[in-house]
Amino acid sequence: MSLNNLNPHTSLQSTILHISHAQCQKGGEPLFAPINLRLERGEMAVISGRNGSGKTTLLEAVAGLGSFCEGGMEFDHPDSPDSWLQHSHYVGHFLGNKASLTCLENLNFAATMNGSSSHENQLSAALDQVGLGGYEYHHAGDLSAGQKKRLALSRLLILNKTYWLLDEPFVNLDVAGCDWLFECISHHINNGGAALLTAHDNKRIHEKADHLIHLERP
Ligand SMILES: Nc1ncnc2c1ncn2[C@@H]1O[C@H](COP(=O)(O)OP(=O)(O)OP(=O)(O)O)[C@@H](O)[C@H]1O
Repeated sequence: MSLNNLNPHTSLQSTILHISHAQCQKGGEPLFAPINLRLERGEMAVISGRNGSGKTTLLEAVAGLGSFCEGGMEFDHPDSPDSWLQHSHYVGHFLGNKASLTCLENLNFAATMNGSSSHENQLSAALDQVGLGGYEYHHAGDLSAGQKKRLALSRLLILNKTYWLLDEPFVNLDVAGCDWLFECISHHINNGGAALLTAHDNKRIHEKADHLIHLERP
């Protein structure tokens, strides 16, 4: 898969995500000891921890799909401090693909919901980049698990968001897919993007990370 620059960052404004003394809970009990993170453009943070330690719960809270029981987060943007949701995109275990829509329709839907205009050739190029060239008119529900993951990840290429929030993004990808995704995230970081992701036992992504957050029992 080739890597074109489909995600240019035209704004060079500095933005910072601050997570301070943050904890999340399930069943009334905190899942992990308080965590702190200062993540800015050009950086990657990796969250690790045993199964059930709260990685997904934490990422959902950061994505605005859950909440913190203690502490919290702030988005420091020079112009629009309330714009976190405009500057971030989350790809979680539930991939957000619409099974009855084709791959192209899925991407067009995502672009439309985002308020961006994308031409079909841009959407096709994104599908091509993630290895779904030739699957433009296939229904998402008919894709394999790895292809569904690739379709979800292709949204990152068209939505032009600075902060990528990725829950186990390498899961279900084959070797070539993992290589592509590693290069894609590296490219994003090197071009002024930022990423917060969870990853089990992924040596090169841990080595690439600027911040490692290991969730410990409280
Ligand atoms: N509705 C719920 N009520 C009570 N506990 C819950 C609920 N939902 C999830 N949990 C628990 O919260 C904990 C954290 O789950 P979470 O999915 O965040 O962990 P994780 O670190 O992402 O795990 P994994 O590595 O297996 O993906 C788990 O122990 C889970 O059983």
